[in-house]
Amino acid sequence: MSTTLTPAELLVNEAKRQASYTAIDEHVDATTKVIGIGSGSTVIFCVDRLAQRVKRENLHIVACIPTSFQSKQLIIEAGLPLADLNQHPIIDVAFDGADEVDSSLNCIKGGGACQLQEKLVAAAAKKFVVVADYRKDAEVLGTQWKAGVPLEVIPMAYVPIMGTLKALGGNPVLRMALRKAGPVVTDNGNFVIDADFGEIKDPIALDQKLISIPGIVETGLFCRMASVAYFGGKDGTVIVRKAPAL
Ligand SMILES: O=C(CO)[C@H](O)[C@H](O)COP(=O)(O)O
Repeated sequence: MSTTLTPAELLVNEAKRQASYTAIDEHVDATTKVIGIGSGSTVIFCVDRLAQRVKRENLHIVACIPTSFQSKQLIIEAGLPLADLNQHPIIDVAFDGADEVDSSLNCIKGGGACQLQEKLVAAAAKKFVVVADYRKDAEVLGTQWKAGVPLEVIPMAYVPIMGTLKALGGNPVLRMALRKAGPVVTDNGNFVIDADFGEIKDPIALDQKLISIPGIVETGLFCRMASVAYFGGKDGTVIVRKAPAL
């Protein structure tokens, strides 16, 4: 089925492409061997660019480590070498999209329900590079992305977890599948709760509270993980933000 994109969607797509191509060009060279591949629509352009560069420059990438079913398919379709984290526990550089990025490069991720594997890959990477369009660039988390923090949870405990989240001041919603009579089930067989906490001024503190709730397997708050973020603009420019020195 072919879909025609609106002018606004084309603009966003081009911003994603510009950010991804710039990030790949600045962080992949002949010394890069193991690459983490995130999930979502922006990362498609990273894989595109990587495949072009491998072909053109004969780069010898040893392994691409996926973060989801989708990114596994992308790696296979691009003819890149697929491997897993247990074969390559240290990743040279990982590229991933984000739903929102704050001024310190803390991110909300998991719009595609892949945050658990995405965080494992990001944590194993020497450098975690975020690629996004202009809509994701925020001063404070929770100001642009209104869908809440995605939380991967153990199915048998989603009701008590939602109770605990409410007691913490959140507004939790069990994520439902679009074309299935039931909840979204992650690549790891879990459910996703999107918990809205409004503006998140201290994402590190919130992340610590959330991850200590029994049954929450992983949160979509990626704090102090990104080294650099690339934001594609409406005008073809790319804004590069580096993580603050700690
Ligand atoms: O975290 C993610 C998936 O779990 C994605 O990286 C995030 O949702 C951004 O996606 P997109 O590039 O399509 O905007």
